[in-house]
Amino acid sequence: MFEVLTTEQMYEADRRTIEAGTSGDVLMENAGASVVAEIVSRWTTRAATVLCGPGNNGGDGFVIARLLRNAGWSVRLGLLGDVEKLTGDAALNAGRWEGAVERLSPALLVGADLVVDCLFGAGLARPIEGDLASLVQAVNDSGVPVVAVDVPSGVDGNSGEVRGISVKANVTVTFCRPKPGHYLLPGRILCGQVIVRDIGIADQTIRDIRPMLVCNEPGVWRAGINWPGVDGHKYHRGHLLVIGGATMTGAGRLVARAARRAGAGLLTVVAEPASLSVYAADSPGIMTAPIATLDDLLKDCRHNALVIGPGFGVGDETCSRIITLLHYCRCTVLDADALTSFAEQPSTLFFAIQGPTVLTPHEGEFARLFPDIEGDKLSRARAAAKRSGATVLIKGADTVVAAPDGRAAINTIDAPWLATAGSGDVLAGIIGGLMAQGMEMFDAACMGAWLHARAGGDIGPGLIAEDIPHHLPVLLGQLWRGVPK
Ligand SMILES: NC(=O)C1=CN([C@@H]2O[C@H](COP(=O)(O)OP(=O)(O)OC[C@H]3O[C@@H](n4cnc5c(N)ncnc54)[C@H](OP(=O)(O)O)[C@@H]3O)[C@@H](O)[C@H]2O)[C@@H](O)CC1
Ligand SMILES: Nc1ncnc2c1ncn2[C@@H]1O[C@H](COP(=O)(O)OP(=O)(O)O)[C@@H](O)[C@H]1O
Ligand SMILES: [K+]
Repeated sequence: MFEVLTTEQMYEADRRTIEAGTSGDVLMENAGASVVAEIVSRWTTRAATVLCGPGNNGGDGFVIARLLRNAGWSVRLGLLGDVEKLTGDAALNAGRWEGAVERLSPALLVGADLVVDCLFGAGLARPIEGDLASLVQAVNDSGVPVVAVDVPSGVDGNSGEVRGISVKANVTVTFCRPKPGHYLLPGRILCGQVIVRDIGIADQTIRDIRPMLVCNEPGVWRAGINWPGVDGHKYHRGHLLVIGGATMTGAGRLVARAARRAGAGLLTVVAEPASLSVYAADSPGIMTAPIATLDDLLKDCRHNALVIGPGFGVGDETCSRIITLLHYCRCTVLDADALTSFAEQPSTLFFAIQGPTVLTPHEGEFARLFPDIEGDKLSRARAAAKRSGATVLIKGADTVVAAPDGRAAINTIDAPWLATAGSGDVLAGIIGGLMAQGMEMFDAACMGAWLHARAGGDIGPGLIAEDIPHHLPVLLGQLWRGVPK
């Protein structure tokens, strides 16, 4: 149940289900009933206004209005357009609604204790403008709680972008599987709490559609974790090289701590001789080596993974160092300065990427490396992965991971506490530590992003970057014991 469906895939799932014998009427009834179940589990009987659009999202609204009224609620319903123009299941349910059908206007909000937003769902085709935009603004200004059906009207289900204006919901009830717009900003915030309800579409139908996008949850990558065997030794868990900066040593130290906590068997910080004592003093469990020996270290295939970038410094020297490193095709994480250094010559970097490589840009670094790639975060991550041949993780509240083969995952955990200096260095270290243990690059990037976000959520207010590695044993222990699913 980790799949995320595009709106086109959702229509396809509906179509296949109807073709297999479940009528659209039943699906719409189930959809409406599931929204009502969520409403009555949160609010006692009161006055609701249901705002209906001209398509099937509006059709859901007619079901919801009827079921709420049957449950004793006082319900007003407003419709965009003429009831005679409704078609299909929406028309059928309009016929079953025994109350008045009012014209859409802000007057519908007077006396309402709850607004149910059924204006547009998957079928949003253009920006919301004019009187309709004023109505949406009035809903948002009213202070009345809003339950959005499928998506808040105005949010594009595929991209999370707002077309014109959007309803801001407290709760969004969607059907079968979530859509990208529920997790990508700004849709993620406009949805409020996202609830996904089954409406009778079989899991096999979804598998047959083969969605390439998932919520970043343990079930996605759990099977790819290489737990140490009873008879294992440290070399079975990989030897990670962290290429540390000469002066900004804090970043490299955070990478090293995180990678060791993530399970790397051995870890060597490779840096200028003058800074090695700083790295060595940070943790007795790390090793250090002068950067002049890096080539020799890489000739030993036991040094199987690398992290470079955090605190390393931007410039041509960094570029040539990285091009040389990539030649060895080790598992590699490129972050921060390693990405910015290639702003003038990104194709040189992409050409050099041959082995398993993860790029972890924040939005600024992404724009430097992929200045011509535009659009929503998911599409950009996919395009960047395809172009670079690397797994691309774009950081932020809606972190997305994309593999060159088109697989992608979106983080669903809210963890604003992670917005603190050094937290990105920790993420690079976790991913490097997981890759050192032989985890496949996409799985490692996803697991790293999940551990990072989960740690952020668990630690909460007061979090500093150093706390994240410290919390990893708790989370890894839970995963090892099989929870959470
Ligand atoms: N069996 C199923 O399929 C199930 C589907 N279900 C539900 O159906 C929903 C999808 O329904 P849908 O395809 O009818 O699209 P919907 O979101 O109602 O909008 C289309 C209408 O809006 C109009 N319109 C668009 N943008 C506009 C704008 N900016 N400003 C003004 N008008 C605009 C557009 O007009 P047009 O572009 O044709 O002029 C068209 O009339 C889905 O989200 C879920 O809730 C559930 O019941 C489960 C079973
Ligand atoms: N609002 C937020 N919600 C969740 N995670 C966030 C938020 N803001 C930032 N982060 C996370 O914090 C980390 C910051 O990384 P980065 O920008 O590279 O900072 P630094 O270079 O200081 O380590 C990223 O993993 C990012 O996803
Ligand atoms: K809606």
